[in-house]
Amino acid sequence: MSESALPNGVERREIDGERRLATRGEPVYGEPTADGWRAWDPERSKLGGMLELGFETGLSGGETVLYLGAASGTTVSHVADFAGPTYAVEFAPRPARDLLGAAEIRDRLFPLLKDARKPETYAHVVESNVDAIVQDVATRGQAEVAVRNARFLADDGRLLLAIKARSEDVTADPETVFEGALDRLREAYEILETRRLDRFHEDHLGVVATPR
Ligand SMILES: C[S@@+](CC[C@H](N)C(=O)[O-])C[C@H]1O[C@@H](n2cnc3c(N)ncnc32)[C@H](O)[C@@H]1O
Repeated sequence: MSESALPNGVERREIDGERRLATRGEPVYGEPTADGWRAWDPERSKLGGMLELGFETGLSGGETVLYLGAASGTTVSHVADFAGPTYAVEFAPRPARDLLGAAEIRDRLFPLLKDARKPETYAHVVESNVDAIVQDVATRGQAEVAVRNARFLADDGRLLLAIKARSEDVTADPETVFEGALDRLREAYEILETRRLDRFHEDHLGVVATPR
């Protein structure tokens, strides 16, 4: 992929003898570092995989982000390294404990122990017109979660979504699952780009979309 597709604050750096995607910040999950840069492993991050595959994410650095499905903070910590205010929604208390640790050393990362299916429970905290929603919830109803949260996104904002086929239906053909999810998404979004993430994440679809 071309360097120009990477947001400001995300670079390819020589770390442990390899050119690796990296952001500048304190390490969070034992990732290798060099000269203040921390490796961003696309095999551990859907968004990292999307950047590695050259998706047109629309991210340029410094934007306001709503991140749904933050888990223990692996990906969202990288996002908060290069973005502006980053709201991180996670509903499971255990990973959220680690997320709090990642947020302690990042003043632009705001963890929210909330259910992403109920955006009304955090609408009073998250500012409106965010530039990007990044979503990786890996549970049934992934498109529905994205549709419900579209209310936060600016008219020209971007949804950067990973859909895990097996979370919707373990037995169905992934392509059929993806088509169904995209149909639901189209009720609120225009789909700009889709590509399988299989090089890094089996049976996942990466989606870039913008509000309709
Ligand atoms: C695949 S993991 C996310 C990994 C993370 N995005 C990363 O790359 O660092 C999915 C996470 O979404 C969370 N999740 C699933 N459904 C959710 C919901 N409705 N609201 C908030 N979090 C949810 C799960 O608890 C889990 O931690």
